[in-house]
Amino acid sequence: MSKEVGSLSIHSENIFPIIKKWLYSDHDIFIRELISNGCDAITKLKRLEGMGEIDLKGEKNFYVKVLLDKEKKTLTFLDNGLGMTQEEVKKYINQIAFSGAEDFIKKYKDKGEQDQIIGHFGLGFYSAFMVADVVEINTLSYQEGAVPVHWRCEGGTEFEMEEGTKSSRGTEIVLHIGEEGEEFLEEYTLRSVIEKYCSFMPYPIYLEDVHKEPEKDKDGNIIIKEPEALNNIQPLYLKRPNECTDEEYKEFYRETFKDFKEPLFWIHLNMDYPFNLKGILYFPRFSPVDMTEGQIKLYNSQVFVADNIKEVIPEFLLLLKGVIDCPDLPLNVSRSFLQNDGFAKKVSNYITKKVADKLNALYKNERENYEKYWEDIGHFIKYGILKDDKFYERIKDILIFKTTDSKYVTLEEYLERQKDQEEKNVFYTTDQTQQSQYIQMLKDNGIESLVLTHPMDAAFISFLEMKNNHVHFKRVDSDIADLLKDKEVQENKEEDRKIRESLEKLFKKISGKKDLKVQLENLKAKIPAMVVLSEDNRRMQELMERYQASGMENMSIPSEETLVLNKKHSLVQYMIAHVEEESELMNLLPKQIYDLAMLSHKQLSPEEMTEFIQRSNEILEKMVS
Ligand SMILES: Nc1ncnc2c1ncn2[C@@H]1O[C@H](COP(=O)(O)OP(=O)(O)OP(=O)(O)O)[C@@H](O)[C@H]1O
Repeated sequence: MSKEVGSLSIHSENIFPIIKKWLYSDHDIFIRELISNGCDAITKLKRLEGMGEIDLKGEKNFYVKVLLDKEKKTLTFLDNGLGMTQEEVKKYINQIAFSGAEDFIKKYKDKGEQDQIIGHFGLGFYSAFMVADVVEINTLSYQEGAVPVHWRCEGGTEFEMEEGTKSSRGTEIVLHIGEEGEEFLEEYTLRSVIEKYCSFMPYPIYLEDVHKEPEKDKDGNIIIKEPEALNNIQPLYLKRPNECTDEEYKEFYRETFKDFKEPLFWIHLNMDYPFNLKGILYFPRFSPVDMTEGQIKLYNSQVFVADNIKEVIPEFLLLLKGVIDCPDLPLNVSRSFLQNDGFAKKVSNYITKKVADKLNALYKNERENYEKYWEDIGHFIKYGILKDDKFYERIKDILIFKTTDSKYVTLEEYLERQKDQEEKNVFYTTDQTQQSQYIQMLKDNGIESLVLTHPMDAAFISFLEMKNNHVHFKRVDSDIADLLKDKEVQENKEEDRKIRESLEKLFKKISGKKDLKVQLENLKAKIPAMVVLSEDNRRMQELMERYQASGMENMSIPSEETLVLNKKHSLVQYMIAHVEEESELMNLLPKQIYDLAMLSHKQLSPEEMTEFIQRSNEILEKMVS
């Protein structure tokens, strides 16, 4: 066979249904496409005036109107932009995927700015057929002596075009809504879709129900109302940060997110080079009742693209609320495309850097406020650290931890006292009430504990240990006996060994735990006993519990529990003296000591608690009798 070279041909009858059905995943997008075509038409007209090609004679009232006619089942998109000549309809509408916007930009590229024009692919208009059986265009170009054009298409590959009747400049697209689009004949639905996609578009957008009875006053006179635009044509993020007041930022937040709790603070993003990006990111107040996710709305030249696009906005920032407008991103955002897109990654890195910069500035210049915000932003920062190593590197020095005295310290500040030691211990509590005894004992020894009660803290601690391998986090009830030892008391190792063995036998029997270890120490604390755990073993157990909760098979790990008895305490001394004895007191005392030690360590089971209360009453009765 001889070699052949040629161009591929497209069979329009087959490709058209594909465009209609699968071009966009959401049907409501036709509203965005037609309104943004209207806005583009106005922008182009103004641009032509700016370039001295036409004179609009001071005309200022530009708009896009959406007219709803339920009786005729039509939706009309009307604009007073530049309109189209017959030639232009032929070129831009009849040729699918030929964009007049691209053509316009190319034609005038040396004469002015290129941004602001939204259209790109030359496909958006055809999204009308996702909901309409028939689409008509009535248009009149701005050009001198232009003839109005009427165009009609029934959704196949045939169209009709003739001279029209439109007498004012601009374009009217009439959609005869079919069965698939009936929901869009409801004013409420239309309004919410326009608000979703078009709330920051650059020209006023009006919605009118042509059959709506006008409002009348009590004398039956029609109340004339100024039509109200559904959009904000000058969203705050477009202004320069130094021109915005705090009140304006708060109001923009309330209006955009319908959240009436004030945000904590915000970051105004404003970048022109190497890419164009504007936006505002708000740090919302954290409410444990209202755990709703944040919301980051992505726009392209003031046209809404989608919420929470993970490829552009780092996942951990999705806990924030904000608006980001990036005209350089393609409007038809396909996520799989963005995933591998270097540009999307650059945008994402820039946003992460800006957030880290803001947090660093707050820490340096307003530490008091930063500490105040920590309750609200701490979980977000921890999540960010776990998700993004670069973010960790940027903010590792400004991570703060709440102490049991409600103060805040950095890891460096906490470890300051241990600076000469090779191994550094960070004590923390996961439950300030339950673990209060341990916290107090450490405090009596001059050791402060950090409060780490969030479910995410387990992972956070492990992460910090991995990054700082000389630092070890230890829960307050971990093996702390060494720290609390009274080193001044002389020890008799051999004698202690024997006593310890007999006490261990006794407590193993009482607790029913054959793995229980007993340690005999001279403690500085005024308690008879405490239970301590191996930190690693406890973490392992908790990990297994989490695995099991997520449906994995049972892999229980035996607990490494140690009962530390304080040799200096009179009750322990009594037990030591009577350990071999079978008396009423020796039946009650060790059990009570064991339960009390357990009680300040964790909750007793219902049976253990019942037994403990009964025994306590018995002891009290004995004291009285
Ligand atoms: N309301 C309008 N007024 C004037 N020209 C219009 C209007 N609507 C569409 N056009 C012309 O038809 C062209 C094709 O429109 P279409 O919506 O299909 O594509 P686009 O806007 O260029 O790109 P995209 O597919 O990204 O929306 C436009 O570029 C424009 O030249």
